[in-house]
Amino acid sequence: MSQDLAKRKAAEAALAYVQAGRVLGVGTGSTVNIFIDLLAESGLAGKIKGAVSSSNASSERLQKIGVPVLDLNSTGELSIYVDGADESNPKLQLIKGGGAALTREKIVAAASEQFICIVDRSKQVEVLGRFPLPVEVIPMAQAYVARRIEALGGQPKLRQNVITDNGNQILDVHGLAIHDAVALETEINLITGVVCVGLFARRGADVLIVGTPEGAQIIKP
Ligand SMILES: O=C[C@H](O)[C@H](O)[C@H](O)COP(=O)(O)O
Repeated sequence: MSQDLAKRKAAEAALAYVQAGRVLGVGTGSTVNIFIDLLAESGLAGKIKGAVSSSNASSERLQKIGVPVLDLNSTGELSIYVDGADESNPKLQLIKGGGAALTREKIVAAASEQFICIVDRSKQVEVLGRFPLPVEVIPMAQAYVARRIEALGGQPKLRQNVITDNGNQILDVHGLAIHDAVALETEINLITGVVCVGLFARRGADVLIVGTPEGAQIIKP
């Protein structure tokens, strides 16, 4: 399928940023799964010191290819973090969390010098919000947070049958056209009971790699 090929082209281009002997930040999702497979195929898996992962699923996949999964508390700052996204705008601000890993993703991104984001063209938008914005919430606060988000103009829907790796729930917020992503990120983060919002606006991607079936385009803010 051409979307899978586009994801592969983006993931392949990200290999150029991986440094031997260093600890790599690794995100979550179908595009990152291809990137992890390519780490094995390229031999880089055996050359890096290890990885800090943003989800149990990615940790398992990394361990299967022999990459030691390390605790972020023991590694210090990471040089690069490779992850996908659900949407990117021209400022390289992102919506993430379609795979429910947003909180750990934000932590690993924050602790990394460079966030390399790998996407196919379908993720590029002018205005964020077509993809429902994920918000991780403490379960007992879910209804309260939903009311506060409705007051901001969004339509939150509880993601069914999903518990995050942190034991929390996800509200997917529909109906937003996010023109000021930094302001909305701050506003939602301030609602009591919110663990994390999947808007990566203050800290977006440092490099966006957009894969197409023909190759990859590197975009910087
Ligand atoms: O929680 C999941 C992550 O934010 C993913 O990076 C995002 O959902 C993109 O995933 P995919 O590469 O499968 O489209």
